[in-house]
Amino acid sequence: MGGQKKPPLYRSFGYAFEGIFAVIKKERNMKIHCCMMALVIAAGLFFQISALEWCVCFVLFGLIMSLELVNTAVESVVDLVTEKRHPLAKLAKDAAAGAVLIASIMAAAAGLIIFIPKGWQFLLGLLG
Ligand SMILES: Nc1ncnc2c1ncn2[C@@H]1O[C@H](COP(=O)(O)OP(=O)(O)OP(=O)(O)O)[C@@H](O)[C@H]1O
Repeated sequence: MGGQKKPPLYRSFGYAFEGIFAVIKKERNMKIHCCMMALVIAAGLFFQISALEWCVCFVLFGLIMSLELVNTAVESVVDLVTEKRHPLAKLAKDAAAGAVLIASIMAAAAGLIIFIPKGWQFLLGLLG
C-alpha cells in the first residue's frame, strides 16, 4: 500500500492494544499467562528477588505473551484462508502452538531455578 498516508503513531499503538485486549478476551491460554504473571510478580515481591531475576522474569513474560499473540494471529489467518482440512494449515497452527509451548516450558524451568531455593530457605526459616 505504498503512497498511502500512514496513520498517526498513537493510532497504531491503539490498534496494538486492541489486539492485546482482544486476545486476552478470546484465548483461555492468554488468561492463564496473565494469572501466572500476577503470581510470579507476587512471589517476586514476597521473596525480594534481585534486579537480574526481575529482568529474567519480565523478558520471559514478554516472550510468552508475544508468542501467544502471534499464535492467535496465525490461527486467525489460517481460519480466514481455509475452512478445509489441509496439512499446511495443520503445520502452521501446530508450529505456532509449539513455539508457545517451548517458551512456556523454558520459563517454568527458569522460574523453578529462581524460586525453589528461596521457597526452600523460607520453609527452613519457618521450621527452624
Ligand atoms: N484447517 C485445518 N487443517 C488441518 N488441521 C487443522 C486445521 N485447523 C485446525 N487443525 C488442527 O486442529 C488443532 C486445533 O485447532 P484449533 O483451530 O481448534 O486451535 P485451538 O486448539 O483452538 O488453539 P487454541 O486453543 O490455541 O485456540 C490444530 O492445532 C491443528 O492440529
